[in-house]
Amino acid sequence: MFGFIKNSLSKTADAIKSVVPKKKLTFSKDEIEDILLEADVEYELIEKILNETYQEKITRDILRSKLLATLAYTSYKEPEFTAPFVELIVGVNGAGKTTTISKLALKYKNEGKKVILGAGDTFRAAAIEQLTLWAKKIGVSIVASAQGHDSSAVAYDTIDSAKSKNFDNVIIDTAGRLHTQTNLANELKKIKRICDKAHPSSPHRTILVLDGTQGNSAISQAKAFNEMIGVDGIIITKLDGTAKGGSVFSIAYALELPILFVGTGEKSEDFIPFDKYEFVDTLLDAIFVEETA
Ligand SMILES: Nc1nc2c(ncn2[C@@H]2O[C@H](COP(=O)(O)OP(=O)(O)OP(=O)(O)O)[C@@H](O)[C@H]2O)c(=O)[nH]1
Repeated sequence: MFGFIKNSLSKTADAIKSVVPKKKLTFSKDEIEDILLEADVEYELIEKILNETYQEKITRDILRSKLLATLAYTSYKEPEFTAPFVELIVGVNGAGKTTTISKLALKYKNEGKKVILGAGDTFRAAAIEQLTLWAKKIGVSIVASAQGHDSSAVAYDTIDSAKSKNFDNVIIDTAGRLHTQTNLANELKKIKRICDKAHPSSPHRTILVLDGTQGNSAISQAKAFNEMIGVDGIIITKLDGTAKGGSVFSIAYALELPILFVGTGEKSEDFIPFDKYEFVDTLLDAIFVEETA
């Protein structure tokens, strides 16, 4: 597990190396500012961290506690629910929603759960086809309609089917783009209402999928989705392909939302739960030398 986070942060660690050629025991505030900027932590958050730090020499322990504090919202508590557990997956096109749904589905399947997917991005034929292919590949059920059909109807049918066949998990894909932003907001809100109609109190979890390679520029997009329908947690994809690993701090801090999982590659297995301690310690390992007793 630790290796996965380490691998997915390797590009970020390389970027840090460019400003810290030699690891040390302590750093000045200016050095820490450069390091965090290089890792794509947002400037305001860096300023906040440094303004709250009174020591001139910053040790691993000091930075560790500051970074962990920015991830204070990362613990997620599953709500009480009656099966099936319904999840709505939202995010812009290309963020990696389809791949992420397959990863989540495989995780549940490997836990012995019965999983069904709903191909709710009816705006794009390719999205329906791609999700259908993934469902086949990992061996889970899917409800899919033709392009242009009502996405809420797909959500309803998926939940209905799950209830009648005693499925444990329902994962519903949604459109990342429609003709206008208002259309998208209305469609997502409608899907949410219909889920509740099909299975009261659902969706139990609305997850926003964010492309990790976008770094901090994903924040405004994430805020827009959160305002549109209310997000419960975030999955960050493609962390393996970016030097912007530090943006995870700014995203979690700006949105006050937990990071649930991270995508660490293109395969369905490349998916790990986000552990804030591992994440912070892996990043710190790239900066500080180990203290010898
Ligand atoms: N390296 C890497 N690539 C990923 C990860 N997640 C997704 N991808 C890739 O990102 C690209 C886009 O992902 P898709 O899941 O196909 O997303 P999409 O179909 O373009 O758009 P949506 O499904 O609407 O998000 C694909 O080439 C995926 O293989 C990840 O965690 N790491």
